Amino acid sequence: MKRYTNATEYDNLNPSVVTIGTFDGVHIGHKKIIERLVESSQRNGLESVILTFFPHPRMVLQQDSNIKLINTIEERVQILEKTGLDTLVIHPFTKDFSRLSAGEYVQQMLIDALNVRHVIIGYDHRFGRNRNSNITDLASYGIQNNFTVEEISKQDIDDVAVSSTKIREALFDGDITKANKYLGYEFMLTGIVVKGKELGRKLNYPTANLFIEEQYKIIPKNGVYIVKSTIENRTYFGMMNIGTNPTVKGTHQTIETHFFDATFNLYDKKIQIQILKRIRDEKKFDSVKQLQDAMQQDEDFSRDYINSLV
Ligand SMILES: Cc1cc2nc3c(=O)[nH]c(=O)nc-3n(C[C@H](O)[C@H](O)[C@H](O)COP(=O)(O)O)c2cc1C
Ligand SMILES: Nc1ncnc2c1ncn2[C@@H]1O[C@H](COP(=O)(O)OP(=O)(O)O)[C@@H](O)[C@H]1O
Repeated sequence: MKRYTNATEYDNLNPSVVTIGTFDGVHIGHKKIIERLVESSQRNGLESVILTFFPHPRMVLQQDSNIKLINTIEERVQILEKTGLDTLVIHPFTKDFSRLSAGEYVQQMLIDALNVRHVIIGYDHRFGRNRNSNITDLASYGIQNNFTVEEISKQDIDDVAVSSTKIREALFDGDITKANKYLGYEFMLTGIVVKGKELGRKLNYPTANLFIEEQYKIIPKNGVYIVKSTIENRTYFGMMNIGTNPTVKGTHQTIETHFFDATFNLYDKKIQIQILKRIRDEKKFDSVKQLQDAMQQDEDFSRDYINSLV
């Protein structure tokens, strides 16, 4: 998959079939649309292109909006890599860009930059300044400019929107099983391992503390989860706590994972953790001993679950 951070980087000698959207989560509904794009590209000898914008338009146009996304941009790229898509364009969304008229947008982006021959787009897609134009307008531009427009039905678009909303809600509820079912893969967190209170090792459970730079990334509900991670080509299972560590009077939310049967130095390493299952809520225990006992129980529960997977 080729990846460009500006539509003008695309080699416009290659005619394309384009779909436009955020594709946050790249879930099972999105995958169907991408399959359609890839099929159309193969049938018609066109380059398959997803045009997406970053930052998310709502981050730019409503700066107070505390929008949360299922994937970081990097995670989205990683998942799209596996779909058979030829080209991903992540075009910068700025205030100036948002002021382009519909005609300017179609000319500059679709025609000049992407040499578009076919657009696959949701029935309710809007574009241009103030989102003034719709799919009928796009089809008229197409007649004048030698491209065709294919509508994705209301049903298909509703399915996609419902899935994204359900996934976000499930994550906020800690319902990882449901989120993973809609995603079609395991929800992941990606970040850098940073220093914590250096207490974990004293509890006999060293925990790698994950720092996630992207403020817009959804963090699932506080609690304890079974996880896995591939670190230097080996898969480790573990248990993760997302929370404020009330037992040891923590002050802020941390994301900490103890990996089973592993000893390594992860400080400053970038890791990606897949979340498999929720175990319980985070609790305030009366003593550190009680916390340790709870962690032992979490470990037993996790190991049983992991053994049941194979
Ligand atoms: C599986 C697991 C479950 C945990 N459950 C709780 C909990 O219920 N309540 C709590 O206060 N802390 C919980 N913790 C966090 C501990 O309080 C402790 O702060 C942490 O493991 C060590 O922190 P450090 O890495 O900053 O040294 C849990 C940690 C893990 C790995
Ligand atoms: N099995 C393991 N799981 C997680 N981290 C481990 C493990 N073994 C060693 N470590 C290392 O120990 C560190 C965590 O130790 P800990 O005492 O909890 O300190 P901190 O409070 O800085 O996280 C991790 O960042 C990692 O580098």
